Amino acid sequence: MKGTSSQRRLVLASSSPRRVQLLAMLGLPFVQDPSRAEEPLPAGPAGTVDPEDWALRQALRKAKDVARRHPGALVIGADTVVELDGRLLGKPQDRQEAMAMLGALAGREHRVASGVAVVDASTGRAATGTRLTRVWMRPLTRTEIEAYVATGEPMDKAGAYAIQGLGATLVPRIEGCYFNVVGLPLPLLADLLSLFGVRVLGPERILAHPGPGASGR
Ligand SMILES: Cc1cn([C@H]2C[C@H](O)[C@@H](COP(=O)(O)OP(=O)(O)OP(=O)(O)O)O2)c(=O)[nH]c1=O
Repeated sequence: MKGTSSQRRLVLASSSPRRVQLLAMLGLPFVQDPSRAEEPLPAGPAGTVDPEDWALRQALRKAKDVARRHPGALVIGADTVVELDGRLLGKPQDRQEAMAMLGALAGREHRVASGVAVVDASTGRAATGTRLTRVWMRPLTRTEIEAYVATGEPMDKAGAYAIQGLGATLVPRIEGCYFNVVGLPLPLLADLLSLFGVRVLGPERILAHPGPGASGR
C-alpha cells in the first residue's frame, strides 16, 4: 500500500533513551540517529524566549540535520525545555546546577514545553507542533534535593527531574500531556506522522494481528 507505515523508513534524530522507549511504544519500526545540531539555551533576560517557539526551533534543527544523511526517510526530531518565571531550564551542567534548579522548582508550578518536527527527507517538507504541560512540584527539603541529586537521575533531564522515575514522587499534579513531560508527546507525534500517510492504527495492524475481529467470527 502506497504511503503506509510499512513503506516509510522512520529515523529518530535523538540520543534520548526516553524518546527511544516512547517511540517504540507505537510499534512502528525505526532507527535511531542522534543529531548534534541543538543550540545552547539563550542566556538573555527572563521572558525573552517563548518555550514552545524555542523547543520547536530545536526540534526542527535536529530533524533537518539528520534528514541530510537519510534520503527518502521520515525523520523525527524533538526538544524539551522547562520554563519557570520566564526563564528556560535545560539539562543541568553539574550537580550544583541540578540542586539550584530543583530548589527553584520546589513548591511551585512550572511549564514543560516540547517541540516535535517530522521532516520528509525526500521533499524537505516538515510537519511541526508543540505541547505545553503545567507541572506542580511539591515543596522539598534541602536533604531531599541532595538525596535526589545523589541518585544521578536529574543529570540528563531538562529541569533536573524525571517524572517517569524517582521524580514521580515530587510531582503530585500535572495538567496536559504526560508524554510531553517525558520528552515526546505521542498524540502530537501520531498526528504529525499521519500527515505523511503513516498511521499508527492503520489497517496493517489488522493484517499483522489477525484475530476474532479480523476473521469475522
Ligand atoms: C522534565 C523531564 C525531562 N526529561 C528529559 C527528556 C529529554 O531527554 C531531556 C531534555 O533534553 P533535550 O535536549 O530535549 O533532549 P536530549 O538532549 O536528551 O536528546 P536529543 O537532543 O538527542 O533528542 O529531558 C525526562 O526524561 N523527564 C522529565 O520529567
